[in-house]
Amino acid sequence: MRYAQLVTGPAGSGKSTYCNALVQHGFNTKREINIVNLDPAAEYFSYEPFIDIRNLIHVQDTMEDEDLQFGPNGGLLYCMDYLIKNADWLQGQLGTQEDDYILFDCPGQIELYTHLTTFRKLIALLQSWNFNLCCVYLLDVQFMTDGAKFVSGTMSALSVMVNLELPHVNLLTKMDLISKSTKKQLDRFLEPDSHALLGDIELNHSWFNDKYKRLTDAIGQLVEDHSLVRFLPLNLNDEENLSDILLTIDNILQFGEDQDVKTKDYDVIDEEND
Ligand SMILES: Nc1nc2c(ncn2[C@@H]2O[C@H](COP(=O)(O)OP(=O)(O)OP(=O)(O)O)[C@@H](O)[C@H]2O)c(=O)[nH]1
Ligand SMILES: [Mg+2]
Repeated sequence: MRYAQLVTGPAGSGKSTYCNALVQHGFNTKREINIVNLDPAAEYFSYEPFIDIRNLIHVQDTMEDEDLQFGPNGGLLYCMDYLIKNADWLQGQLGTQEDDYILFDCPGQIELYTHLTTFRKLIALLQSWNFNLCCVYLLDVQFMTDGAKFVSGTMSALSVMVNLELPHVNLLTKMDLISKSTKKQLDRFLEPDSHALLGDIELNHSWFNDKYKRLTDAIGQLVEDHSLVRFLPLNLNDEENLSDILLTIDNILQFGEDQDVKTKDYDVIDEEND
């Protein structure tokens, strides 16, 4: 088995920064984690990608090509389809190393995750190459700081979950940028089974016209009643926080469980021999 996180989220939500931080954390804890850059428009990296889609195709190629003449967004979608059509390239680059742990640093065009099929195809390919996958969806906490925004961010996470059908973890990034009082308010939203979210919409958004308010209430209630979406705060300056998040994702990926199973087998044999 091999293991991978698909690091997704809107433009600028902190995907590449998170990937880099995990690799550094891996370095500190003697654990090898590699990054695959899947963003054909990336220009600058704070990390050295293990594999880089830009060696296959660069978004600039699709914009300058006389026949294609794409703009940046159409060009990106073309590049992702090109990657799927040339999956052999990616398969060759990934090799067949057992127990590899990979972060796929994905592009920030949200439509790739919410309704297009390109990523579903990529996921099916990776699974056929023996990857256990987890989707990690990053959202900038600054867009989650009041009830209405929180519901909207929650819906975006939900639509990615429904479209990709993968085990899923939501992370709130840039926690260091919000004030203490905002953080307090956020804590109320993050607490399971609290009705803070609904209360907040009631109090602060009386200007909402009735119909929208009822809709937002209903969505908030649905998400809360069914525990559909949870967010974990990500704090890059806190090694313990990174370690907790990595452990949560490892458990979802069943990373390390094979080793446990092997040890358990030995235990059973030992007991039988006793
Ligand atoms: N203060 C702070 N800044 C952050 C954090 N994470 C990311 N940033 C900054 O936010 C900006 C965008 O971060 P990236 O990691 O490039 O975001 P991305 O999701 O990879 O962006 P795209 O690939 O363009 O979609 C950069 O200037 C980062 O330095 C964080 O936790 N705290
Ligand atoms: Mg990036």
